[in-house]
Amino acid sequence: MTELQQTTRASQVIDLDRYPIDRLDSPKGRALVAFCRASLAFEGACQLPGFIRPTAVERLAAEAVAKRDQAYRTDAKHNVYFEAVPETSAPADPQSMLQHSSKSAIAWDLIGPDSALRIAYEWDALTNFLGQALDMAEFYRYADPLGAASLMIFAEGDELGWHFDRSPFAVTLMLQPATEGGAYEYHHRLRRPDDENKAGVVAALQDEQPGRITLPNEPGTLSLFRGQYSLHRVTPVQGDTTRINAVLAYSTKPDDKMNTLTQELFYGRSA
Ligand SMILES: O=C(O)CCC(=O)C(=O)O
Ligand SMILES: [Fe+2]
Repeated sequence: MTELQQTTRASQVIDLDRYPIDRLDSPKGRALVAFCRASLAFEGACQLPGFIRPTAVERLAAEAVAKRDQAYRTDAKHNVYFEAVPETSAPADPQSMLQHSSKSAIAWDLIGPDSALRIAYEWDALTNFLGQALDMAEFYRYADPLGAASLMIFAEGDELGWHFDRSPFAVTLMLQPATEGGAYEYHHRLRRPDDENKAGVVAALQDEQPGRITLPNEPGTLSLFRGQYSLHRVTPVQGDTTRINAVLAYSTKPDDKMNTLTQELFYGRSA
């Protein structure tokens, strides 16, 4: 496929008039990258509403629903660090304060050849834009056959408990918000590289920490987060409408993959 054909195909998925990610050297393209960087510096998150066109959003939500029986469900307890829980520790130590996370994931190798998710993720212009927006010198698509880009389904009661990400950034596309719950909440820079701020973490877990931010959940929004130092969660979904989003994974290394154990953990198989 020629570059022009790729751009034409991508423009049916991504609103390139509003977000000219294929023309980053134009005045509007430069302003877009500057806006993302400023937004990430200001509050650790950047949201681009209307990034995915409404018809593509609808088709992607329908794809997730159609493939729901192939999704891998995880339901686990963990602490905010995703580290082993010590056998003995003070009760108010965040290491021993267990969080609950459950969701269903549709792996990358189940995403259709003409899926809007595949068209967007495999388009070099999107990768290049995200690398610039996140200000990464090295930025590559994930070569993992399962985890490169996935569709996530949160049914009633599903949630992501409070956690710090292990990777420095996350990229998601909201496809279908829940009618109630399923909100992304966070505390910007609750810890720092040189200060774990355990007191602040405990206060947040006990709903006593000021400065909690809730992000809008508009379908079609592209979100960039820096979740390594910002404690965050997705609140439990309430009601029959499932929360559906896509998670796009990247690496600072080319051809990077999960190990077999991690694939098994998130997708119930290896590939
Ligand atoms: O689903 C979301 O909006 C956030 C996902 C997240 O925090 C994660 O995957 O670590
Ligand atoms: Fe996260």
